Amino acid sequence: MRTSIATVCLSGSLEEKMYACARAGFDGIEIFEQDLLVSQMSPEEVRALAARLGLSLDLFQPFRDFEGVDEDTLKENLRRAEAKFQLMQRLGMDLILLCSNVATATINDDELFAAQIRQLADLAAKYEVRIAYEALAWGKYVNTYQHSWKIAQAVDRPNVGICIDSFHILSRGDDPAQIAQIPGEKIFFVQLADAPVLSMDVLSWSRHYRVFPGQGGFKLDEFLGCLARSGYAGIISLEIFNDVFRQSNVQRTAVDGLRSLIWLQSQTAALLEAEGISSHLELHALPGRQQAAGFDFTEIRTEDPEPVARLLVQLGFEFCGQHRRKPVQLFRSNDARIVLNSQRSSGIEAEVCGFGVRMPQAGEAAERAQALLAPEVPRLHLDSEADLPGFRAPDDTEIFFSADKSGWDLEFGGEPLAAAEREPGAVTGIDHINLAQPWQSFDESVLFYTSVLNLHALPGTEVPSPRGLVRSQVLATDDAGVRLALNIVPAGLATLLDRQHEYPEHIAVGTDDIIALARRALAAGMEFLPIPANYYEDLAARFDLDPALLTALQELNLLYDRDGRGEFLHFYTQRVGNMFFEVVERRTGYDGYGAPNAPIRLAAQFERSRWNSH
Ligand SMILES: O=C(O)c1ccc(O)c(O)c1
Ligand SMILES: [Mg+2]
Repeated sequence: MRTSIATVCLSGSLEEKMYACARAGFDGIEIFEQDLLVSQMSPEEVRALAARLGLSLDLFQPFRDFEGVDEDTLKENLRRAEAKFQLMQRLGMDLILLCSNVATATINDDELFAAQIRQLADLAAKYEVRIAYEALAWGKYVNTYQHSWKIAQAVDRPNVGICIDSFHILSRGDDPAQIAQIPGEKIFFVQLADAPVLSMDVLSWSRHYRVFPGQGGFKLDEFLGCLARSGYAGIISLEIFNDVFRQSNVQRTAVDGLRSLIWLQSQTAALLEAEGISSHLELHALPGRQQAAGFDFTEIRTEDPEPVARLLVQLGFEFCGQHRRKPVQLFRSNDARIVLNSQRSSGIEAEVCGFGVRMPQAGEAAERAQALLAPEVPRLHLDSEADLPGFRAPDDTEIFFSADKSGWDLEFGGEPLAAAEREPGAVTGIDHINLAQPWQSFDESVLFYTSVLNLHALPGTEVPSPRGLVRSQVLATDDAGVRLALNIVPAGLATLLDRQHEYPEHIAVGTDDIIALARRALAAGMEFLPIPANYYEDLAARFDLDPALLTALQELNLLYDRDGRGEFLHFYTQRVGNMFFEVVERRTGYDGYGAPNAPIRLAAQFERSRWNSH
């Protein structure tokens, strides 16, 4: 599939954008006229740089507010157009985007639209320019793809076709299925954008909130499937107007964008294959479309392992030993394995730095991550040691893939670790990992984790904290064996804490009997995060709880929630460095994360950090 990206998606000068697109691996770019206007490069220099970088200049855009006007305005518009055709000649470009008129159209008449665009087409033909007519969702008279196609047919010129932009179709709730009926060769260009599901006017939604495919709520694999059915064999481009992307690191955004197209191709290829449809788009499938079997381990970086080690022992973990060769310790309780790593840890009190995921085919999972442009984590290992392929996520978390019996834990003891007896109140495994996300890379992280680990995104939530809303997004495998909760740190909290990374992250471990576990931890001297009495009064009001249970909850600082399936009991440890632990018990299939309790936790931690800093 040929890939392209509109320069409007990126930050920086036109030159910087072109370098970033080429380096990321795009085949071409759309030149957004504004980027050329403000550039110090002449059109000839842009053309030469593109040639040197191996980028094709695919689309010049946008040409606006042309059709549906009176005779005088038409004359003026044709003059304006001719200047742009001449400019395109200097750039060596042959395709211009014509947006449906949003402002100056005064006459609502399809035949007039067609006749005026025909005049434009005949002028364009002199310059060997082709026109892609795009219906903007807020176009004054033309705002659906069906309508733009009807007009393009009426124009009846070989150099006029349409541009399909997923945003304008899906934002209105229009059905893309009829795209399949349009002859592919009359679709001159395709722009893809995803967007979070919001209810607001389409123009503001489009200009500020578009995101790359896989980062929003649109079903773009089905959308691309409709294009494949039309016989379209051209370029698939990204056109993302996004306030954050326009101020982020240009190279990172370009890679994020290309990753979205690599992922989308693969999703669409799988969909079409299931339906037995072949396509001219040459969609590349990714290797290793498999479900993660579960967390293998979680890794904590810490200069002094002792404070975390003490907490783990209080939670019932066993110390399994020190790595033969490295300052790394392993703790374990049943399937929960926690590695405390003191390499490269100077000055770090404690932070969640990575996790391992068990994959049926670990090698293929690593190939998939590479194909998705995930940066590798270089690691030194001896021949006799397990070599787990590792990749760095946008939030700097390191992810490792291991096969079921990779045996890395042998390097900590000697004997393989026998599966511990599952006594009541023991930690049974890792339930989920909660990772703090800098606001600039949140969307990038969502796509990275969903595509590299094959997770799906659950509906997002917002949790009030004393310093702003924390946006939270859960990603999970279909069987919930691997669950990640990504939290965006609100700007207020980030400023308060000085650095984004000081917003604490946490590891949630599961148990079958949290009350027994909490009692033992208490007896072992563990300090719990104190929960206010007001919370328990509210619990009693919301749920008709057994008074004995309510007393136990309050005594042990446990939190409680209930959904249609079951109950959820959980508690939090005190913070160590930039992290803490959560212990959870899911009763009879409760599937959430205690979201109603998250504000209680955030407020309690906030109180605590104020006390600590005084
Ligand atoms: O918001 C706009 O003006 C605009 C311009 C060009 C496009 O291709 C588009 O989808 C939107
Ligand atoms: Mg568009």
